[in-house]
Amino acid sequence: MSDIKNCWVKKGGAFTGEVSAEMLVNLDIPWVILGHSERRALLNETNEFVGDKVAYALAQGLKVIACVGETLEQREAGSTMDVVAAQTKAIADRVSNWSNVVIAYEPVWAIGTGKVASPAQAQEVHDELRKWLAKNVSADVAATTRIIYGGSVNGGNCKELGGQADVDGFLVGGASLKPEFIDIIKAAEVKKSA
Ligand SMILES: O=C(CO)COP(=O)(O)O
Repeated sequence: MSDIKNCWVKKGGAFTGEVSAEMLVNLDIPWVILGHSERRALLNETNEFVGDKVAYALAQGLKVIACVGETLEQREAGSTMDVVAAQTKAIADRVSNWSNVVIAYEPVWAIGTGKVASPAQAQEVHDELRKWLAKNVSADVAATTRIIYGGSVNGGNCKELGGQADVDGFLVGGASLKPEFIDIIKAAEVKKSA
């Protein structure tokens, strides 16, 4: 196994049912996904709590895919960038070394719905996120941090999405269980080898 979808915010202990970062390290699982929209929405994980989790997991030596993204309501209200900036800021406030962080932009309305963001919509947010990092963290972190896209990525839409300047890869759910996953991996690797 190469990743898991959550881990606890601090040292393992009497938190029955939670998976600690230490457990993942012991099991040689290198990656953890934190801040997935389902955990934010269903388990009331706040931006600050997610930021704490990211910092703790990194401190234990894990690599983190940190998810950010707006709901449909927030997009329609024009607050997409405010939402993802606030989510990213809570991480930036707690993390000084970004070398083991990947940001996953996952519009909530695109996750598991079949309604993928258009390449232009994805590129716009990725570009804004990179600018946010340049302004609020550093030019180096902005240039080197991978910003990947997630939400209804499939074999048919991966090429165009992956061709966007600031889309550095994908976080794939449903399609990762299908043969088309090979095409998605190939589309994500084009830039790596370029
Ligand atoms: O975030 C995701 C899975 O947790 C993305 O899922 P889908 O690719 O199925 O939309």
